Amino acid sequence: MTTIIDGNEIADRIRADVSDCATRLADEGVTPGLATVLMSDDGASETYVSMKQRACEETGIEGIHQELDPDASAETLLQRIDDLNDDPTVHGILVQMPVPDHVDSRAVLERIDPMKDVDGFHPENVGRVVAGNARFKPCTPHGVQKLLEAADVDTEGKDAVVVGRSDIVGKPMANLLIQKAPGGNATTTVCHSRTDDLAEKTRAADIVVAAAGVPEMITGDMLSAGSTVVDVGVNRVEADTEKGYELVGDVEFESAKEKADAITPVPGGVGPMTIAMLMYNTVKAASLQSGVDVDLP
Ligand SMILES: Nc1nc2c(c(=O)[nH]1)N[C@@H](CN(C=O)c1ccc(C(=O)N[C@@H](CCC(=O)O)C(=O)O)cc1)CN2
Repeated sequence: MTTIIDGNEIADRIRADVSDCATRLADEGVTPGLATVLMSDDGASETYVSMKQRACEETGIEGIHQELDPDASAETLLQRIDDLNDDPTVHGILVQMPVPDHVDSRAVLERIDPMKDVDGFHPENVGRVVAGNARFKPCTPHGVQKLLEAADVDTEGKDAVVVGRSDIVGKPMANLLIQKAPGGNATTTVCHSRTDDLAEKTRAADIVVAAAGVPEMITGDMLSAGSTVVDVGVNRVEADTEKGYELVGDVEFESAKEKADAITPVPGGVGPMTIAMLMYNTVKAASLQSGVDVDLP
């Protein structure tokens, strides 16, 4: 029987623990604060930011949401980040990605105070993950680690294939999987758009993490029997539904579940974990900045 890994349930448990930690901080006079900044009119980005703000409310985090006109200058965004860096009630800052083309995303990420960088995208925090001394693990890959742990999938000594090399998921995911630490110790291959014979690589894997942003590109015949499949893709594809689209992952679920021992669905798999780990990082940021230890799980 294939296990369908329920991301909503695992994320709820993590959020309950994080909420307890937020309460402990509040008892010490520290209310964790998260600022989300949206400079886009993309529907999916708007959805994600409002999900993040709703999660703040439910977790005991003070959410501050700021929107900038997508045509505003890059300098306007950088100035906004400076203001949030200087605001002591804001412990975490998140600029929703992607930003418009005329804005240099690297400059944006480098402008965020590394102590408030709850996405874990600042080069200092990326470097710390690579060095095995993470301050903030990026939310999606950290969520994948937590999913695997909750589903009793041991990564140690396993062959893992990460499909996709994005800064948000693919690269940090591979970095976490190779760490000499729990949730790591996997022999890890990163595949991407120039990989020759992708199916040969995925078929040799015990764990496949699909994060290429291409709808249903991983099919059952590309997997080995008994593997674990983690689908990071959340793609909106046109469909005859009320919203005009449906969500599909990077994995063709029906054929993949015939082969896999365990698989995450879309929606309800990795997505909710991304939000839960953002709450986790925000509480961690508030704890680090205030010096109040809350013993996050
Ligand atoms: N600054 C950041 N920008 C982006 C990140 C990020 O981690 N930080 N990741 C992605 C998108 N993302 C978070 O922002 C994200 C994507 C999907 C979900 C999610 O819960 N999806 C649900 C379905 C939601 C829907 O109805 O559309 C699911 O999979 O069940 C959460 C967060 C890019 N940008």
